[in-house]
Amino acid sequence: MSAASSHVLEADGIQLAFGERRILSDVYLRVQTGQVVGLLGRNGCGKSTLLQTVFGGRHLPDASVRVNGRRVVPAYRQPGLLNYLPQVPLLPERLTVAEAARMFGVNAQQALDGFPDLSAQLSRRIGELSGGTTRLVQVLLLLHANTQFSLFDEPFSGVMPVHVETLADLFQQAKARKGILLTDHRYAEVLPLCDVVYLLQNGRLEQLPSDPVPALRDRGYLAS
Ligand SMILES: Nc1ncnc2c1ncn2[C@@H]1O[C@H](COP(=O)(O)OP(=O)(O)OP(=O)(O)O)[C@@H](O)[C@H]1O
Repeated sequence: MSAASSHVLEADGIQLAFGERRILSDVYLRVQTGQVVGLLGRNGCGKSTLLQTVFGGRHLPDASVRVNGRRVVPAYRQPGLLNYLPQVPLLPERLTVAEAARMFGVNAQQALDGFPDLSAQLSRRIGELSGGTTRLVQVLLLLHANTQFSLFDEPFSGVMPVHVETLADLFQQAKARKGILLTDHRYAEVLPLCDVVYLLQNGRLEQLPSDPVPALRDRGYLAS
């Protein structure tokens, strides 16, 4: 990707509290095309909320989300800008895998290449697939869709190890086309993938050093 075609997604000003409990308070997040950015944090710290807010599905009054410095709220309304995999199922159960691929403007054979067991299931309905297979199909379609950015909330959840490895390779390859923001507790798979790692803790987003493991231990995300 040339420097001229690179894009920067930024978010800040995001404030959220439930009663006395502050979930997000001091957040600056930056993802550039050509990067995989990892977002880690303990259960319930606000990672999903942050992704929903960047995507624009959750409206928080002071949130600023910008692409190349221009405000884009809600971001999902900008054609071709970004897509987002939530933790909950995304695809309508009645669609076949091939129809779901068409919905995202994706060549299904190409997207499922490298997963022979999936390629054989193009005519099956999403509702007939196993949970892990559904998750994998969703991730592959979003990854191959023609957007500048993709946001993934637990893309590896339920996916069997051999496919997680292939998927991790595909994330790396997809960097040539887009910027990726992902959160997943499978840190052993996530960390080697990432160009930048953020830790969300006590409402604050901290960018970690290039070897993030000591900081992750210090902050209690990993056992010391
Ligand atoms: N309607 C609500 N009322 C009160 N608290 C809420 C509400 N919705 C979400 N929360 C709290 O907001 C926090 C952030 O939730 P979120 O799902 O963003 O966390 P997360 O970091 O993605 O967690 P996990 O790693 O478990 O997926 C959680 O502690 C949750 O309990």
